[in-house]
Amino acid sequence: MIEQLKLTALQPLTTHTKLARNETDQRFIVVDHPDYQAILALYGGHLIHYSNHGSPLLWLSQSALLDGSRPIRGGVPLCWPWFGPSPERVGLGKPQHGFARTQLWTLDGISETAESTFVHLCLSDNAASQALWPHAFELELTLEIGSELTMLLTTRNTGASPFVYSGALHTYFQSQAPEAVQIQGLGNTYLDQLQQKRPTQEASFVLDKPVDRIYTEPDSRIELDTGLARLQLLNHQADSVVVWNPWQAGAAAMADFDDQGWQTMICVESAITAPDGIQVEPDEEHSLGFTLRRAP
Ligand SMILES: O=P(O)(O)OC[C@H]1O[C@@H](O)[C@H](O)[C@@H](O)[C@@H]1O
Repeated sequence: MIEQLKLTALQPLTTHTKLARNETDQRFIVVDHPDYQAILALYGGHLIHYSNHGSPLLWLSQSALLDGSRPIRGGVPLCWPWFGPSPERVGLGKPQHGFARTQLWTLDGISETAESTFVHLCLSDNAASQALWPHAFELELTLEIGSELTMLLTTRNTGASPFVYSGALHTYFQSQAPEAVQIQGLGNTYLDQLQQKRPTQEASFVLDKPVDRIYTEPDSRIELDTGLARLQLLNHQADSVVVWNPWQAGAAAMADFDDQGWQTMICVESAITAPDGIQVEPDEEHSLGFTLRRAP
């Protein structure tokens, strides 16, 4: 898939990073270090590729659209300032998962040390965001890319009154096969979004059917075995973890989800989903994020 992106370099940014464009003139930051690689789209502030020691950890749909016409299917979409369908507090019928994933972000800084590359992207309120969500904000995405990946999404209230947000770093992991996926640390309590029920998970997680669950009492460290890698996901200020796989029929219903792709992906999302969300006072900030690393 990465080869299919057909990126053309525009300018070097640091020793191991460059700015590139694709055939539809979308901009990407490409990190190409001997030990780790990443590709970050400015559209959506969307990380679409991350690998270390040669193995890609994120899944990207082979049918993903990368022309800025719709959210990119795969990688780490940023759901913000709400998760899922728009809640009543912002008005029903607005875009699913908010608008951060469909806005053009700005590169605010990039640097590297011997171990890692640091990238800062930012997004501020504008006419399009104000039309959907009438608040002044500054959103900052900080990435530390190395043998571990840390992503931190910081929400700053630059207006005069408090606002409430929810959201997710909606990570799509590359897996070997559904039966290979094992997840620990989810806790037993979840909301099954397919049945609108609150069952209790008594045994360990098994991926053998469509799954769309919000785990509301997860550990701060999730252990994920994708069959390709044993990973640890350390969540920062997430109140929940969302696990999603649309399965065969669900994937077939999505034009940008390649038909076989559901067999080699699992979303494990670091999320804020509580109905009350997080209230951010004027001049204050709140961060949501994760560190992803290989299990020792
Ligand atoms: O198709 P979208 O908007 O990217 O959403 C994908 C999925 O994202 C998950 O986070 C939700 O729990 C699912 O309900 C949803 O289907």
